[in-house]
Amino acid sequence: MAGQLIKEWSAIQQFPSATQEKLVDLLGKLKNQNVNTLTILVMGKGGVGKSSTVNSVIGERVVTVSAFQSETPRPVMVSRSRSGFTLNIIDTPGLVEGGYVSDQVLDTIKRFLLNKTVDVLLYVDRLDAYRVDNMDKQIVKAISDSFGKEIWHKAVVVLTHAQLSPPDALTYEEFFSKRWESLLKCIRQGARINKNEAQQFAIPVALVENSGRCNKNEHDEKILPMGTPWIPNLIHTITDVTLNGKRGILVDQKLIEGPNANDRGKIYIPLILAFQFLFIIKPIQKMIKADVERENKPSWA
Ligand SMILES: Nc1nc2c(ncn2[C@@H]2O[C@H](COP(=O)(O)OP(=O)(O)OP(=O)(O)O)[C@@H](O)[C@H]2O)c(=O)[nH]1
Repeated sequence: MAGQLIKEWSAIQQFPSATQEKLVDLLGKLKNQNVNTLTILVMGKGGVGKSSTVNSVIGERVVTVSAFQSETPRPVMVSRSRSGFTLNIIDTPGLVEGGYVSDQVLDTIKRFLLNKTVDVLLYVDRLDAYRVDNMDKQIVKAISDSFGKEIWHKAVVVLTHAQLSPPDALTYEEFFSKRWESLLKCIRQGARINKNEAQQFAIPVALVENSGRCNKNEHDEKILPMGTPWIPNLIHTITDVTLNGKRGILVDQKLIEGPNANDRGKIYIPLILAFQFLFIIKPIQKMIKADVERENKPSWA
């Protein structure tokens, strides 16, 4: 990011002092582990609250939010620095276009990320959805195919619209755990994480409420229905994933190009030719020769 002017993260002062203290603490924890830069990639379907979450974390309106498709060209990277620590957060367009996971959008995101290392992936969806479907699985699969399954080692699932009223007969906790269970199952299937690997890929979840009508505690912090201030909680989860000992995802040219379709299977060509020669051509030649020998010559020959 040489040559790029990185703005001071002054909007952190917009947060209530209780939140500021926790954030400064968490950034200190990262710096103590020699983490001076953090690059967070935000991905998910359209309209799930990606841009709103970016704005909430930075503490100012850095990307436009719209109930319809956003007009801000994305991917866009917002960088802020504070006391020698730099936070880069990359907002991306929704991954579904015309009912399909868009390869073009994924390709644009990958190219934007060239030579960057993704330290954390925020995979955003809404808490107030009642089912997961095949499209969700397709999105997870497309992310895994693009960046490698390992990206889920560095993922936090972010569920927005967390201040919901659950349907009758379910408590908030019951609704949340049902939603999370089905989403986690879908992620494991989409990313092909098998039962033995599930523990290795312990994907955490963080709840988010971007609405201006989010409830607050006595310290003026935005809180979840259970009373947890969600901004420090999200940053805490991001810190844990950053320090979980797994490597970030370096997006290099090789990863962008993916397995070369022209090279795929090339090594098998001589084997296939040898097989064809020994087991198809040779026996046919033998059969023809035998046939010719067996044939009675016609009287005129
Ligand atoms: N109540 C509530 N509304 C939210 C929340 N997050 C986002 N919204 C609203 O949902 C709509 C879409 O939010 P965005 O942040 O633009 O969503 P996005 O995922 O960036 O959408 P795309 O631009 O389509 O990719 C906006 O009207 C937001 O105000 C949330 O946590 N709670």
